[in-house]
Amino acid sequence: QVEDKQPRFARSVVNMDDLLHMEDDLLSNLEGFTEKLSQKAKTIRMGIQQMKEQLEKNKMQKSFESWDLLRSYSIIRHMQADWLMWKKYLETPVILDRLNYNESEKLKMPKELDLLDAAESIRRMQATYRMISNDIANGFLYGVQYDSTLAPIDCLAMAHHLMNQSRWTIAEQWILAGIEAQDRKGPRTEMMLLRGPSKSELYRTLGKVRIERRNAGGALQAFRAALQSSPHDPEIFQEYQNLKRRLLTLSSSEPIREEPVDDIDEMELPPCCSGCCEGPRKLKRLYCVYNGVTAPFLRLAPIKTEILSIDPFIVLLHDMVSVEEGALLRTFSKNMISPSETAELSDSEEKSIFEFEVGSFRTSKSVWLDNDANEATLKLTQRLGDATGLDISHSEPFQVINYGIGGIFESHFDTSLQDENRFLDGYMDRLATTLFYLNDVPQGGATHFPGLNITVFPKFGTALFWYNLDTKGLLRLRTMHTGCPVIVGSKWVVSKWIDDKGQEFRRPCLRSRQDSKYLPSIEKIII
Ligand SMILES: O=C(O)CCC(=O)C(=O)O
Ligand SMILES: [Fe+2]
Repeated sequence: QVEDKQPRFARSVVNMDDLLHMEDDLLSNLEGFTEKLSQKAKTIRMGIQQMKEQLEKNKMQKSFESWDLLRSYSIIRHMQADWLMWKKYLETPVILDRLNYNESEKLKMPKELDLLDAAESIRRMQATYRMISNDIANGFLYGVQYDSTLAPIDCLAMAHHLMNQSRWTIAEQWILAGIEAQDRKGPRTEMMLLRGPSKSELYRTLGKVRIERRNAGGALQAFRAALQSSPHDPEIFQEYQNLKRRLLTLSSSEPIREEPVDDIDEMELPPCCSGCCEGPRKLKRLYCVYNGVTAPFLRLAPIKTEILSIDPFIVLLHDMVSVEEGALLRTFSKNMISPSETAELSDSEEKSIFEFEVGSFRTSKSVWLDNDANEATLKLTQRLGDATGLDISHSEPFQVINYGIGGIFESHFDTSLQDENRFLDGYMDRLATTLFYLNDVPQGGATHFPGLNITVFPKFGTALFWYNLDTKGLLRLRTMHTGCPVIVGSKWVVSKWIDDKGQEFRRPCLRSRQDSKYLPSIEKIII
């Protein structure tokens, strides 16, 4: 519950400005602190100077016999009182105004949970696009070189995150990337020395991971390297000795602890998010039509419609959002957006009850907007009704969604009912889904249908529309889809789910798909 109230910085880009402002603020505060420190050092230096001069003067006196009373009095007074004063002055700390954050500021800082979110995002992105840790650390992301890199400390933090999940293989890759990053970075700055990691810390962690991987020789080698850079560290020495002793008893047949499978193996994140997979794609050719038939207005302004699949029916509707509408939707939502929740079916004997929670299934931020929330939602409602021939008054509100870097929506169906309950009274489900893309994503972030091998990369103003239910009103399993990890930039989407109830005359059940040309709704564009 407490976690739900957190800003969850890694789950969107909308709070990144807040972080930068906070950092700015903290730095000015720290700067103020260093000024006070220098002022204090200056005062001390001046004191030293004066006392030295006085000392020299006193030393110049030929003999103590000739000292006058005043001189000896002032020396005694000085040494009795002034040094007490100095002691007090030196012991009084220079106060740093706000680094002992007060409670409200503490709430605003990223938490361990945020770091965990960010590390999980990288892990999933890496697994989905099969990236190598060292490439990521070097800013080489899926074939494109960027000018940002990860520091050794960032790599080590990734490794620790993976070690906590017993993902030893990939953890080792990250430690090696950290070692390489450290070798690459010329002379070490004070800052690096202060926060680490030291070379020995990196090698020691490498040793530990290699033990878990039952790579005894590799582990010994790593500990030796750790000892070489910190020869006097008793802990490392002890660990090295323990390992040597253990090697005598460690048989190679000792089972390796199993590592958790990657999400991609379970299709939570399919391996074809890159859009480069070979696979069964029924519609090889591109079909484009000008839809001028689902609303009278379209005779004047037909909608460019690209058919991606006929069964299930999936189309791309072009030029559905103007630049002004896109900007309005984004700015309107920015301040209201909060971590997205997904409905989890809770076990109740009586009835299925959905509970909403922020999980790792969907890492984005979102907000619901009614059809009449603003000029843009009004226009989109009208245009979507025209483009699909469906009755948009029977639909859920719009949902504006922003995915940050690494943001995902694991493979899922948008529907919630079992097929046997579809036609019961009082039950309703999502007949169709529309995703309006509000920006081009520089890399990654596709909407992918694993069962169809269709990958749609976000393009500003385009809307992806599909029917979840077929013309008999049953769920099409191949409408399962995924929001793939964003590699670079962020992804803005507006979704609109259209109800099955209320469309009975627009999209009635059909005996055969051939009859779809008689439908008043969008499937009639199939010739
Ligand atoms: O963001 C995407 O590409 C998918 C979004 C989605 O599946 C949904 O909102 O239901
Ligand atoms: Fe979905």
